[in-house]
Amino acid sequence: MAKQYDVLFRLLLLGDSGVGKTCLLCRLTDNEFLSPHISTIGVDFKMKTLEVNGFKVRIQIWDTAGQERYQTITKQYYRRAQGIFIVYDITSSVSFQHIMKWISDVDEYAPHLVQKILIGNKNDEEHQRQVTTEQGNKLAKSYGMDFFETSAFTNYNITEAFTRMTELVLKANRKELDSTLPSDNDDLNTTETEQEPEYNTCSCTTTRDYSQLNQLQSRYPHRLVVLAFPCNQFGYQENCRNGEILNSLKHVRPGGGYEPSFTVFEKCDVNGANTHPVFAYLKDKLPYPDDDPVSLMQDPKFLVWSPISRTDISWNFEKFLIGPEGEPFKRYSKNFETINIEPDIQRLLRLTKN
Ligand SMILES: Nc1nc2c(ncn2[C@@H]2O[C@H](COP(=O)(O)OP(=O)(O)OP(=O)(O)O)[C@@H](O)[C@H]2O)c(=O)[nH]1
Repeated sequence: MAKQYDVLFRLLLLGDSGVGKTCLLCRLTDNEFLSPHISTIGVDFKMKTLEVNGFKVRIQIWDTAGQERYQTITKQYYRRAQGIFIVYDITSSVSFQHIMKWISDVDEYAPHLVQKILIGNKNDEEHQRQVTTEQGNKLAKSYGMDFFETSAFTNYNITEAFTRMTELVLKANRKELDSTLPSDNDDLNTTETEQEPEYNTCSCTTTRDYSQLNQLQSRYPHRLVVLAFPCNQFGYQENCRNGEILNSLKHVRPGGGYEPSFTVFEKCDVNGANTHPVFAYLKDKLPYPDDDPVSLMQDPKFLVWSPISRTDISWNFEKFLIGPEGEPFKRYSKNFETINIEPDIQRLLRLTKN
């Protein structure tokens, strides 16, 4: 399978509500401008691939809600960001004054290597300007940041700002990348080594995942809800009738008297024309597993649904973790051991009160 990109980075947009973070993102990824202000709830993200310094860089850009009440949620995203845009609105001196507070939050919660760029958005609104370009430049310089004035309305300087950020993140992570990427002399677009497909979910994997789901549920009985959706679209492995599923778990696989300590729903489709709305929503929000964004099913005989989409679930035991406010947080491939989700669960739980 041809490589889609060489490296994936996570970027974050921060700033007061209404400065234009969502519009900047929509302009970059969809070349659209949204006129009415619909406040972001929690976080959302979009993806874009940029070619920078010969690297194909896939950027996952997280758009955070500027409103105060979401800040406990949005702060959890700082930690995983490699680059952060701090945005103000040139027609709002208040949003400019708040930049210092955003920067101090970044210094507190983001990783040490994080790259920062200051953005003064809405520069098409010259007649309403309250913050001069000079003031923006000066503030950015005092924090050692690059500075761009942009307009999501006229599409001014947006690709430039994101490209610059990608360059900075590449540079900051160069050492790490050099050890994982081919050398400059290698062709970065070479084909990946085909891996042997592992289509038979062997009984030991099934046993492992089921027992780890029980472990997780029992460790957090009041604060975690595990929901399982049986599906017969993967090698027709779930071919029991709904009424037989619990008995099959108990006596066949995993067997040995196994009883799930979590809710098991009726069977549903997770891919194709009859995709259950829960999975349509989750796949829209999290199009690829975080630990394996490129692998798709390699043997076409297992593609038994239609239409086929790049975001489809590829096999049993893909997992989705949903945050305390109902926001899809992370998607894990079938190869990601269920128990290893625990650190992410703990991270989310730390952010909420009982
Ligand atoms: N003139 C002009 N208006 C813009 C620009 N960018 C955004 N806007 C407008 O500003 C308003 C707020 O934009 P959003 O992108 O929703 O703001 P946000 O920062 O994401 O807001 P929250 O989600 O509440 O944090 C909308 O009415 C946009 O149309 C711009 O570059 N120029």
